[in-house]
Amino acid sequence: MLSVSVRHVQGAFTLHADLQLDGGLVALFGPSGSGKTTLVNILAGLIRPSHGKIVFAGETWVDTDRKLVIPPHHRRIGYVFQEGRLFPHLTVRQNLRYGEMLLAREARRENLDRVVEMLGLSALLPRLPSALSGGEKQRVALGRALMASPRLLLMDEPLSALDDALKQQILPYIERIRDEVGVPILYVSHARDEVARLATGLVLFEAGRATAIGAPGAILETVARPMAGLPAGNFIEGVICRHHEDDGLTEARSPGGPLFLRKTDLPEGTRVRVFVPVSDIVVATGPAEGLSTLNRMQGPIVECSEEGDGMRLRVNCQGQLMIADVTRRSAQHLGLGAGRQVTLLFKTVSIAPQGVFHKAQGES
Ligand SMILES: Nc1ncnc2c1ncn2[C@@H]1O[C@H](COP(=O)(O)OP(=O)(O)OP(=O)(O)O)[C@@H](O)[C@H]1O
Repeated sequence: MLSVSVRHVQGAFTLHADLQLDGGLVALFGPSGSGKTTLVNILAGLIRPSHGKIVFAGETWVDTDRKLVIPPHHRRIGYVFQEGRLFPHLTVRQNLRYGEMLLAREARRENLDRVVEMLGLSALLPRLPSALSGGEKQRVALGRALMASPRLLLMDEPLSALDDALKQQILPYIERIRDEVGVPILYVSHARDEVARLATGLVLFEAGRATAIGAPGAILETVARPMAGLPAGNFIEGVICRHHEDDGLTEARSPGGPLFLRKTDLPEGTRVRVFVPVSDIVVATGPAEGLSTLNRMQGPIVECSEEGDGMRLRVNCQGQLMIADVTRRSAQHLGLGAGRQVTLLFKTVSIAPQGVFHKAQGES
């Protein structure tokens, strides 16, 4: 659907982007300065790449060899920025209408009532942006982008200016857009939890290059290298199978064995992805008896490598790849190395409630 092959030089930085993306919500994920915004601006037509070609749904947007560049308004892209950038003198209703005003009538596919309902905007319609909270402004910005009936939605860190509580309120709206609107979304973020929750596909960007493309769980799991400000951690896939009302636990089935979470409201059968920080995992080589930790996964170490002052283990727990860190002393004392069978233990409370994510529809 979207095929990108561009080089772009800006100052000392060079972007090399070679990507093929299909539908769903694809996260462009990576540290600050890796080139995510530059790529999005190239797609939006705000930056003309030094060299290359971009084709969307069979239509060539850029071909520098042929000196062809389609202007932004002919690409039919919705763009949501970090801060809403609403028109301050227009009401919410007028801001939303603005999105479609620029479109020829026959190109209008979106309907104001649907967008207002989907994003919970009805009470806000008569207000000016100055009377909206940061989260409300972002919801209106999402609505305005949708009202332009875009063929591609670009979202550049749309939640990064909001505090955690507001983020949690807006994430379900982005999930609805992803699941109900059917427009491909390219979503820039360096927030791991956001990406894990929203993305159906992921492109890892580092120093101007895509270094991994694929399923978010697998990439996030294996991106254990310390990246600017990101904790290393494990994403475990599971399905909610039981609520233990008596002791306040929810149980999920995962490839590595049962997973105990703090009680959630998620119905049985819900597919979840759970985040467990590497720093919260204890490694045992023998029977681990008399411990309070409920979560245990077993398997052989497949790789043991130096990581900072310590050692990083990759363990294959019945197909669930898990990463754990130990000190060199422990590694030596326990004789840890490839092939050694170990048990990984982590407490239910290591899985923060905000670390339990629904999986996207259609995500494998
Ligand atoms: N106009 C410019 N001229 C020269 N260098 C630039 C220009 N704009 C951005 N850069 C540099 O290009 C690199 C990529 O920037 P970009 O904004 O694309 O990164 P990013 O991954 O989106 O970062 P962040 O997550 O912090 O927004 C950075 O090193 C930045 O300093």
